[in-house]
Amino acid sequence: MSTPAGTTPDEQPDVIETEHPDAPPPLDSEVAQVVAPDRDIEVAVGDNLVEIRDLTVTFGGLTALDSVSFDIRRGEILGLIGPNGAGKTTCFNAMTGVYKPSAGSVELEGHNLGGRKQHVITRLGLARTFQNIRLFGQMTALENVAVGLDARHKTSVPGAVFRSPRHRREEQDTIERGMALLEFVGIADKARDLARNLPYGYQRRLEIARALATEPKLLCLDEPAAGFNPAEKDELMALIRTIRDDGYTVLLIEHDMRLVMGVTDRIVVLEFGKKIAEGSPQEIREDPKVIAAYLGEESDDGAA
Ligand SMILES: Nc1ncnc2c1ncn2[C@@H]1O[C@H](COP(=O)(O)OP(=O)(O)OP(=O)(O)O)[C@@H](O)[C@H]1O
Repeated sequence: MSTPAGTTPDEQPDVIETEHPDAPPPLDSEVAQVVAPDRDIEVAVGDNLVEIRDLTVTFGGLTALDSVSFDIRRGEILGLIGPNGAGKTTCFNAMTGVYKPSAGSVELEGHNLGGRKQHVITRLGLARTFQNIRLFGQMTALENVAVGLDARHKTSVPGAVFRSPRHRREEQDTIERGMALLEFVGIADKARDLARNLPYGYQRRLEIARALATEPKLLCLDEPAAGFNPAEKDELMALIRTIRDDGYTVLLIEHDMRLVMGVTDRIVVLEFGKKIAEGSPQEIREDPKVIAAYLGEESDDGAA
């Protein structure tokens, strides 16, 4: 399980070293400990990977996201929570190119993502899963992951048609890395099964593997535990921690408070499109504004 995503077990490059050669020196261990307490700190965690400033999205007369600002720090699991309709998915969609922000900016390592095409945003290092699973049902699990891996390949069309040595190398690389990713998320035994025949929990894990295949700097998970039983939620928490510990940064929208409080390093809370709180799980749990925001929901789904 500890194999870095996208590598074979006997070829374990230092992922962070490779991806961020200009990363600043590590923070002092006390700060880093707060950002990622379970992580084996050997790289610069804690500096801002994403900076969201005054992000605003309007639909006709409705302001779904109202001048929201927060940072996502490298190496952390950041929870984005809030009652139904608070603007969480809208925020995700504005970050990932589904919606064009009406105002404000989202910067990933200095690149403004606002208004860019989704595939460009993926290439810049942001990958996501969806509330409603979106897999290619007629393709095998391995083929679904290969779709994400293929985005990184460089063979020309003639090279692919005539099966050039580079193309064959890339095909082999796809199979090895795809299998490593399926193993990483715990479903390697289902590699040859059609995605639509997989149990629900496996489909969710496959979505995560496919997102990881693009080698994202930020992985955004939109309610990954939806429809899970408590045991499956525990397994998912362990997987999200493993992903973080392997050097990824994670943004997590999730309704289940036990999961959110149990897995995140920090939390941002939205209500009616505005940010009402930001802090550690402990701070958020005790914040009167957050408690008040969730009181109305308690009778609906027990989220508070
Ligand atoms: N495409 C859209 N067109 C019009 N209104 C929208 C659209 N998407 C979202 N909204 C509205 O924007 C507000 C925020 O919705 P959003 O889905 O972002 O909230 P959420 O916090 O993700 O809610 P939930 O927890 O229920 O998924 C809601 O009032 C919603 O009805």
